[in-house]
Amino acid sequence: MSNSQVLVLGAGNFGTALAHHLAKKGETTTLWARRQEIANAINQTHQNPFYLKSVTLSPDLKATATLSSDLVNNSEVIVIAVPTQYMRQALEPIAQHISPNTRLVCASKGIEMGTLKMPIAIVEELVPQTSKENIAILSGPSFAIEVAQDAPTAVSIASHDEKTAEFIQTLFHTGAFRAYTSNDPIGLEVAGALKNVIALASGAARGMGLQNNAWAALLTRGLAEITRVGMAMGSNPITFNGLGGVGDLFLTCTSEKSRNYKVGFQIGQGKQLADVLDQLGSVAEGVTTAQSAFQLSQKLNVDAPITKVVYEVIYTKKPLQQAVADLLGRDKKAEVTYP
Ligand SMILES: NC(=O)C1=CN([C@@H]2O[C@H](COP(=O)(O)OP(=O)(O)OC[C@H]3O[C@@H](n4cnc5c(N)ncnc54)[C@H](O)[C@@H]3O)[C@@H](O)[C@H]2O)C=CC1
Ligand SMILES: O=C(CO)COP(=O)(O)O
Repeated sequence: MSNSQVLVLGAGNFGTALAHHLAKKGETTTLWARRQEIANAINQTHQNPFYLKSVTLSPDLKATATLSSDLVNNSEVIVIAVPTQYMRQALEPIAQHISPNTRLVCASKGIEMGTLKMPIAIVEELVPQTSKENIAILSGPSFAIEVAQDAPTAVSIASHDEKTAEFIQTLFHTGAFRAYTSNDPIGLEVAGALKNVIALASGAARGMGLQNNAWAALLTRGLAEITRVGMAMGSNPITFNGLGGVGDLFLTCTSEKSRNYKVGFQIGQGKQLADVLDQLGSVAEGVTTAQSAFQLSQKLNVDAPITKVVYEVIYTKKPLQQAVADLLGRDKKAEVTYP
């Protein structure tokens, strides 16, 4: 396949990186930016003035702040790369213009507050003319800056439909960007959303000076609870051993490039969340997802103790030392508590 008409929604770090990647690869790509000044700057200087500022973007990448019905309707693929809490706001005005033949790729990683919906469910609600076979998830360990720099990266592309997964795989796949297919989109989105919450805990653990044993335990038990939530939603447990599971969990929980890790680290050092978020200048999805994920685990009746304490630290101001004591003081367990 070559030269698809692709529309990427969201000119933040990830949308910009993916759009640049596709344009460089020869796909006809338009990046939608909420702010006119971002669209203008990309078109005129090939730079995004707010995100990935060090990257010179492909001169073939076009940006727009206006989504005409024709542009939306003629797009063969629409990639959604706005933070989950803004997906609804971004999709609502254009939903009616999306062709049932268009394939929709969700690259956002989170759970909507209130509805507890993940990206696929939001798309299904807002774009009912799109069949579930035309929806895919792109997830995995992929910091936007590294994608934009063409640094070796591997991701997973999941869809209920094999042909869609393969189509999107081919769309993104390059020598430096390996895309694998998967038939477990729900598992992939559970993994992507929940790892951000564990990354907050991981950062906090390091920020408060917990040592290596605790860190490894936190990540491993984090993966166990992500897997439990995923399985309760019908996902394949093997998905959580893959790029979108352990791969992204490892990346996000151990790198200072991760915004969720960074936010957690500073909370661990005793800083106030509001101040940390003010200075971040970017989205840390785990903060909102902590609440949704906690509520989702309760709704599914799944034990998710790390998610619970992250929620309590952020939303009920539980002291960190108490959160650690709560985790350590839980009943003895069998290591594997899912079937
Ligand atoms: N940055 C990364 O390395 C990666 C990000 N992701 C996911 O991609 C999604 C987007 O993240 P980033 O591009 O990193 O975000 P960002 O923090 O870089 O950019 C903010 C984005 O939010 C949008 N936004 C801000 N306020 C808004 C509002 N009121 N209404 C509508 N849109 C608004 C902006 O237009 C912009 O697209 C998230 O779900 C994130 O988890 C996934 C993989 C990698
Ligand atoms: O999801 C990511 C990389 O795969 C980005 O993580 P952060 O949002 O924590 O920066």
